[in-house]
Amino acid sequence: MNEAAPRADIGAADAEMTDDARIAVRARDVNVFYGEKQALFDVSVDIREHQVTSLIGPSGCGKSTFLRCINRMNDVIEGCRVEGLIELHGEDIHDPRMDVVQLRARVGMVFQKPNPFPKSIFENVSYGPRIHGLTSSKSEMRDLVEDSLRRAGLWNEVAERLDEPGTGLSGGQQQRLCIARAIAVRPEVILMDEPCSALDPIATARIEELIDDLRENYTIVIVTHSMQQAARVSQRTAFFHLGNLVEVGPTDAIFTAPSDKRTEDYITGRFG
Ligand SMILES: Nc1ncnc2c1ncn2[C@@H]1O[C@H](COP(=O)(O)OP(=O)(O)OP(=O)(O)O)[C@@H](O)[C@H]1O
Repeated sequence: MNEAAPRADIGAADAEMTDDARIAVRARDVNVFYGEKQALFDVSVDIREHQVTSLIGPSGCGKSTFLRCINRMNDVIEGCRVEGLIELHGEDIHDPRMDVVQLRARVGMVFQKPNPFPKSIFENVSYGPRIHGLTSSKSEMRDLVEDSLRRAGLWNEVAERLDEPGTGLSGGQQQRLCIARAIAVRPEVILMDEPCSALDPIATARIEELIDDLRENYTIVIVTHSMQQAARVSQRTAFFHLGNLVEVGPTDAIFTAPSDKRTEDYITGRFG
């Protein structure tokens, strides 16, 4: 499906598109290949600012591959080739002038398994701002670390132990630390690849609440295997199948009145 196509092709689910909805990420005709094998086919989608967009679909349909296109993480996979246009707030991310290190600060990523550095809690958060030169004094850095940990809903739990290793935190706390680390470099977009799959239900609920809070300041794209989670956290949902983006629209419309039979089969549990 193609969001650049006439509205009739977009489907009823996307008919509420307003002219003033700002687009954070615009993808057009994105094709991705791993060697000879094509993993994504002509994916076109607009990711709206300050909304949470869920990517759902059966295993192997290309959700993570698409997510990695947005901050060019596929560049680091040998044999992976990405074609098509991806813009971040109107800038072509494949433009030769685009600094990839800068791009990955603007488009942060949180992975399935929390992956704090083997360093202190403080250093986990301060590392990014330090290498990007975002602060000019120790006290500014302390403020930035505190602000990032507050935004990630972790400050109260770690304020007294900033020098302790990040790896000593619980899984859910580690994941919030990774979110604080992403936030610290002032991203525009945060990509989350199944961020709760290694967490228990309480830690999961915490992260889901956090995702909702973060939406005020950031645009979030999340890959999830859980349709319940997509329904809880996202305003928009994109359904992928066999490397195609089948449809995208408001989450409630995708789950209650999908326009494509494949989406309906998936959400009713007929496959996947
Ligand atoms: N590094 C890689 N090398 C070769 N093929 C890959 C690589 N990563 C993904 N693929 C293939 O690309 C296709 C899409 O995979 P991808 O991981 O994007 O799907 P997914 O929808 O995120 O799956 P899952 O839900 O299982 O995580 C699959 O056929 C997969 O085998």
